[in-house]
Amino acid sequence: MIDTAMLLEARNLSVKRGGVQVLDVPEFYLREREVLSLIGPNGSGKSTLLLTLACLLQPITGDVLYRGEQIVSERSKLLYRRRLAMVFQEPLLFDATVFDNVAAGLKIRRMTRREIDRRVMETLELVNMVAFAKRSARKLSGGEAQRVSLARAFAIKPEMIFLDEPFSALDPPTRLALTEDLEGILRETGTTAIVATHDRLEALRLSNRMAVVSGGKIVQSGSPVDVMHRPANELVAAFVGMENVLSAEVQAASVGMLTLSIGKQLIEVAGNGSPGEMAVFCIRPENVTITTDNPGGATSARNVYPSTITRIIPMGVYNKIWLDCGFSLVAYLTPQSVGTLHLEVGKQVHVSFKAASVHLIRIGD
Ligand SMILES: Nc1ncnc2c1ncn2[C@@H]1O[C@H](COP(=O)(O)OP(=O)(O)OP(=O)(O)O)[C@@H](O)[C@H]1O
Repeated sequence: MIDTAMLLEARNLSVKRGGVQVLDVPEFYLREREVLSLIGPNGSGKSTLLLTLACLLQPITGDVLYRGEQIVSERSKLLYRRRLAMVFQEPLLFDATVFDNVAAGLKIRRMTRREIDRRVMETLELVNMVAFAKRSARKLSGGEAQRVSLARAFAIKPEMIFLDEPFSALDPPTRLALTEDLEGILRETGTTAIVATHDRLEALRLSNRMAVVSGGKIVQSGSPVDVMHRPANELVAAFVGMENVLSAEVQAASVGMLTLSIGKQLIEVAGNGSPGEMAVFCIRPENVTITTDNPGGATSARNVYPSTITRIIPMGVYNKIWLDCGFSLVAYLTPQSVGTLHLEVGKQVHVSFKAASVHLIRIGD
């Protein structure tokens, strides 16, 4: 966890758009040098939260505080916005050279010509666009234009940068290259940032805290690893790629361990509960191991099941494999592993996973 000074806080934010309440955030905070990702499905309220935090959208109730000071007057809003840069999905460049686009924010700040020249070239270097300085911004590819947008944002040395789906219009390789470069720039400059994205891998790559937005609320906030592996509910689980979400009944409980029954199978998990209670649990597909022989004593995994492969779908870098273990389970394996193990539909295999890799979402309903 980052333990730096508090930069941005919001309380009791409630926002209506088109007469409908679309945001309800009782508490929000962002610490200095933190990179927070907002993830969530379309229409969940990520952009609305960013616009409200940028004081570009007026909430019906609630306050935004910057370094402990409430931003209320028009003057305080103006000063606040000057410290903030925003990048949107559309680069929004004007019809001028790349240099002039990056220089625009500096001219407003009345920097000298020499300072502007130095700052623009320095920033273009940061985004690998020095060679494009004299080119027309209107003739750039989508990826190049978004690099210029990033340069324009970073050129003013903002105290905070808000990025709203910055790379979602780009093709996958360009998107990956820009995500990697942005991660380097954020690290190098130490800029505090909020990135709204649908892409959990982008969020994982860029941020040190993740907030999941759903139905206008922040439903979970924590380290990316925590959110990915310990989702708070079924919706978050589905959104972070937790493909196996199952219901079972507690059969037995001992200190910190539960035995759950699902169909005729028993599953050992870490957790507390009482016999007869229902539990909803999940396992990430990458934590499911497939072997052709019974691993027996060769594995420390507590849960081992003879299973049948029911479906295999190639997904590029991995194959998605559906298994019938007495209950249905999905596993990810590399194409190489699928080849080495001669896996095919109908093949009998053994599936195993550790008690510690099972996450209980709910118990007791
Ligand atoms: N200008 C607007 N007028 C009325 N309603 C709006 C407006 N903009 C957004 N909304 C509504 O507010 C809700 C939240 O939208 P918002 O754009 O904040 O979500 P989002 O999570 O950023 O979605 P996306 O990922 O698709 O950009 C949605 O129900 C949307 O229809």
